[in-house]
Amino acid sequence: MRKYGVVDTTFSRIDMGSIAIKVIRAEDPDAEIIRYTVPGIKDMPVAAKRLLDEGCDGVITLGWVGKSMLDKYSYLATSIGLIITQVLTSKHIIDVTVHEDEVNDEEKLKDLAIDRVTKHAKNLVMLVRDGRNALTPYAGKGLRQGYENAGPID
Ligand SMILES: Cc1nc2c(=O)[nH]c(=O)nc-2n(C[C@H](O)[C@H](O)[C@H](O)CO)c1C
Repeated sequence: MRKYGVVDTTFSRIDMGSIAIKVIRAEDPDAEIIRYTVPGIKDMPVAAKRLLDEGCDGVITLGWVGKSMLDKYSYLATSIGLIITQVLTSKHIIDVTVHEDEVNDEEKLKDLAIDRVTKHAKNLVMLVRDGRNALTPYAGKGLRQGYENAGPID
C-alpha cells in the first residue's frame, strides 16, 4: 500500500496540512497518509526524513515564510535541508511554501495557498503512484501553482 507523508507547521497561518490530506485522499483513496506537525519550516527536514525512513513513498511539506529577511534566510536553510533529504533518500519531498508577502491581501493569500497545495498534492500523487513520466505530458507547459499558469512559449 502506498504511503504519503504530510509535514506542516504551527507557524503557518493557514491549515495547509488538512487541505493536502483531503486532496491526496481524493486522488489515491486506498493510500495511507501520515501527518507530522512541527513548529516551523526549519523543523520540516527532520520530520520528512523520519516519515521517509518509516516507509513513506513521498512527502509533501507545507511551509509558511514570514516577511523579514531572517524569515527568508530560514527558508533558504530549509530548502537546502529538504533538497539534501531528497537526495539522501532518493524520494520526492514536494516543498509547498507560501511567502506571506507574495500578495498583500489575506483573502488572496488564502486562495494562493489553497491552489498551490492542491496542485502540488496532485503532483506528489502522480509522481509516487504513476512514476517519472506521469508529468511528462505537461512538460514545457509553463504550469504554475498559486496563480495562473504562465503557459507555453510556442
Ligand atoms: C526566523 C524564522 N522564520 C520562520 C518562518 O518564516 N517560518 C517558519 O515556519 N518558521 C520560522 N522560524 C522558526 C523555525 O522554522 C523553527 O521552527 C525554530 O527555529 C525551532 O526549531 C524562524 C526562526
